[in-house]
Amino acid sequence: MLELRDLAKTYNGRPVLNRLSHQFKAGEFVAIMGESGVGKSTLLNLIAGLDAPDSGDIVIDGQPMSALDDNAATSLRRTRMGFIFQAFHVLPHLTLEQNVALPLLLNGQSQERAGAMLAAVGLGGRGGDFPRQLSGGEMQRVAIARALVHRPALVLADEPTGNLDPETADSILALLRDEVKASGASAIMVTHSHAAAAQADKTLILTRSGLHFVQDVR
Ligand SMILES: Nc1ncnc2c1ncn2[C@@H]1O[C@H](COP(=O)(O)OP(=O)(O)OP(=O)(O)O)[C@@H](O)[C@H]1O
Repeated sequence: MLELRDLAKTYNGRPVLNRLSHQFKAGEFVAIMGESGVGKSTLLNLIAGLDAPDSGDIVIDGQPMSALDDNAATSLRRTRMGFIFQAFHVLPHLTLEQNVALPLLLNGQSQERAGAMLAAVGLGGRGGDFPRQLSGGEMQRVAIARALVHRPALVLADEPTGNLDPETADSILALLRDEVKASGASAIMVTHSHAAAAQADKTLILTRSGLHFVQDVR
């Protein structure tokens, strides 16, 4: 469902991703680990369309993104992907329900599912609250609800529990895993946390030479 073909990205003359190729399987929850600065967030940003590769392609459902114009690529990502990124944090001036409904609104879909999604992440009845009334863990639950509300085929998460205490992080990750599995989506999660990676079906390590499968990184 997602394929990276010879993906290359250089910043200021310094290669970060060097002809990276990989095929992700549908329905799989993959963790990506690797040392700091190796390009994990860069890779996720390229898949999310927040940045463009220098060369190579990202193929989604057989469709090379390079063959699409900006509008078509944005539309495909908006309908097919869900994001749990700091860059798309919960918006402070919208209620929780409005935050969760945002992908539905952008896709012109009925916003009905937003309330059910909030309930699914344990925040039923709090749809009228504003983000400032939430704890960090609750905020991440809203982000998970928003990432999944429009039933995306692919969920991208960048350190989804980076700033949470270990117990809250565990429960958030279990929730993410359950929701991803219940919806049949694929997920790619970048993390430094072995405990977080343990919630994934498998872990890939990003190195200068590419993405490598490891049996057990714990
Ligand atoms: N917008 C940018 N402009 C210039 N350099 C960048 C930019 N984004 C990333 N880089 C550089 O690319 C390299 C990879 O960064 P990236 O954030 O992808 O690494 P990472 O593996 O996610 O690291 P970490 O685990 O520390 O978050 C780093 O050397 C970083 O300084």
